[in-house]
Amino acid sequence: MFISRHALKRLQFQRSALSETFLGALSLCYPQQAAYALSSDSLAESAPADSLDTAVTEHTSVALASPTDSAPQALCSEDSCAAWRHAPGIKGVTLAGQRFQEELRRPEGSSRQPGRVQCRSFSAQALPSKQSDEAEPQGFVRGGYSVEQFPPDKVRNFSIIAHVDHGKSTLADRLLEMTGAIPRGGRAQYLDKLQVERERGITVKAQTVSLVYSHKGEDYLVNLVDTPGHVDFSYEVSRSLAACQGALLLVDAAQGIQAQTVANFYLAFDLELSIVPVLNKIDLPAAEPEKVAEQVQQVFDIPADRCLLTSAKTGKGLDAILPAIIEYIPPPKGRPDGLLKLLLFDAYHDEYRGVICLVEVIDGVLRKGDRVTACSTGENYEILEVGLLTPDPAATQQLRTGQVGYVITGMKSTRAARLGDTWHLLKQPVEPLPGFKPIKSMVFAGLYPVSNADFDALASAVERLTLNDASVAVKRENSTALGAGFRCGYLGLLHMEVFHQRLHQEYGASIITTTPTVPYSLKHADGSTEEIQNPSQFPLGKKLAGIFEPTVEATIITPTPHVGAIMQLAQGRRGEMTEHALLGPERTLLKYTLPLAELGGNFYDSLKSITSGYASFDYEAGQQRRADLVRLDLLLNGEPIDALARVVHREKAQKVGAAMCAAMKDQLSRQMFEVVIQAAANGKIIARETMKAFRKNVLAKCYGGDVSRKRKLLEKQKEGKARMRRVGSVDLPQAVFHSLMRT
Ligand SMILES: Nc1nc2c(ncn2[C@@H]2O[C@H](COP(=O)(O)OP(=O)(O)OP(=O)(O)O)[C@@H](O)[C@H]2O)c(=O)[nH]1
Repeated sequence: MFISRHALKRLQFQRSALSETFLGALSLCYPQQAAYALSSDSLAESAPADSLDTAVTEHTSVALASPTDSAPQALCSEDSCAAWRHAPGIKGVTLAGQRFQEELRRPEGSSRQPGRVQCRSFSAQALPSKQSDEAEPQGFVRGGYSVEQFPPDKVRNFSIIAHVDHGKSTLADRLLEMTGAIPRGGRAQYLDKLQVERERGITVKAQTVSLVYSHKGEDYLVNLVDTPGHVDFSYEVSRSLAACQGALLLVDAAQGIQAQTVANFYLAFDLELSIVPVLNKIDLPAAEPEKVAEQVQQVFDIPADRCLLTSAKTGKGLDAILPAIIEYIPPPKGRPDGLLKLLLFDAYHDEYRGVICLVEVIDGVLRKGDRVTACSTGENYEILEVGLLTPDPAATQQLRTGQVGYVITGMKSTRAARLGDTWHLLKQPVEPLPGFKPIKSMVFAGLYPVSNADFDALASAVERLTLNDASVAVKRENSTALGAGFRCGYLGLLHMEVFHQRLHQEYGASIITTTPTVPYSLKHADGSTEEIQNPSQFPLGKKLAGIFEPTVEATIITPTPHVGAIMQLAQGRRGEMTEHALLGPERTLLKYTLPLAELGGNFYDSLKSITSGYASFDYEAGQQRRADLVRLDLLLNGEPIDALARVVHREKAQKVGAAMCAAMKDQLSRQMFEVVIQAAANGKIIARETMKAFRKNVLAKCYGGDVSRKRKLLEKQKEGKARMRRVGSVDLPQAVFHSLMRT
């Protein structure tokens, strides 16, 4: 087959632009590589007919390729890039679009004569012919590939795991660029799509992308999952790892092993994944790769010489990563001829396409049009679309054993997608996979609209956002002070903040949130137990057989000189040390059992400040522990504000109560009557502040005259009042809730 007529026409049309200047520019970019261009004179006889057949589309304004043996690259315009990206033999696509298009725009006559350059095949192999009658014009198949070309031994599924900020997303960018999935030099942290991720520079949601990589003349379908680093999102990590056979364990070569490096290593280790250690950021002056490699050997028992050394920033050492993935990470083990068995490991909601489920085909083949059953719910679904994320969705007709991709089923809500579930073909049951641990909310907080009139808008925003973040537990609740709202359960404080920020940014919601609390377990005198998620449910004046609070098993890794200060901090937070180990001569690992409630407030900030930012911290849920706790209420003129109630340790009640009274006094504008602010522990007053009466006369500055101006000022005051919350006779501004949350 020859190049399409349409493409030919375009190439002829553009031939005058293929100037020497352009080729000169190209050879400047790639001095070691010979550049070959298609010029109309040589096109017919020397166009690499077979190899261009599928790769060239009508968008093609591509002019040249550089066929060196080591890393053939295609240079192309933006339009055609996607088409070239997956052409076999092309190990990288360089988006030279900018420069290329500039050259094309050069006015006639201003450039030198077109160069006569012979066209050569840039591909060592011919494009594979399509092996089924599927005919998707786009995405994965457009690159000339079909999923059928990748039996399990040509598939690799891996995750990138690391401590926060060690460079996962940057490394993922580089791998995507190297395999042509995204253009070079594009947006940084390509897979971090949410605004909140970009603003905070953190990954919140794991992202999956399928790449094609040629190794020793063979094409592999490589599926990469970029995972979040922060402890609150470790559920995302463990879930993503379930769809992988290996992991790149990334360690910052300047910072060394940190708490989440350890935690994430064990998540991968427990799942028996093959681990490829990578020491990143070797370009930093403070990098000490040899030392960190020794740490890796000491802590994880991985030989130091197995560590790859890279800089995701400069590109150094990156060439070794994909070959290591192919060689060290085993292919998926499923049975291609077995009954269909799918692992559902993630799901998100797309505004236009509904729920998109991410799956790994464990056994068998999933085809478009199949009817499947979800083991946990017994619900049946029809597979309306199936495909790979490349990173944009590219529909295929099927997904085969070991492949990771997406399916669309017409499912209405992500809540119906039970993550960890097994799916099978209708009436062809299989043994279900073990599934994931259920998500457990670690902290709860009230969520209210600033104005009662906005409740419906907030309800709709919460509903839509939880479609994409099903790990938030939501329940309706009413507060005397704040009216109708919700009690939400989150995986941690950062998760809570991210949810609030997304509500505001993505849905424009104005909210008031209450102090976060952990779930307490009450044991009643009759032996029954009750979990409370709201301190105002804490019974007053009732004898309890016991109060239990959740704890965490915390890991802290710190430079050894800071150990004393950390021990003091942990003791002040009711922590009990469970392990103290040296990690080499300079660093120490400490393990503590800490009450989860004590991680609120400023624990993390205190840890950072006493160690000048050098300590890292991670935790996992621990056991419930008996504790001497009291309910602390804040009262205004004798009336408790339910939204500000909290549960604290008896020994701390006095200090916290006094701080809350002082903060309230600070925030409250003076009223026209005296206001008494009190804190009460289990109903007994323990702290008090008094605010003298004051009358704010908004008309004071309005000398004489105009009635309409006076009215305007009064209107404004009224508006301001609408934004306040009335408790008894006192108006509370929104800021009170925010500042007391931090006390
Ligand atoms: N000097 C240097 N900086 C790097 C390198 N790799 C990443 N960075 C920088 O390190 C910072 C964190 O990189 P990210 O890729 O966002 O790290 P991450 O691990 O994905 O972060 P989380 O998703 O929040 O866990 C960014 O400012 C990067 O530009 C590197 O090799 N060298």
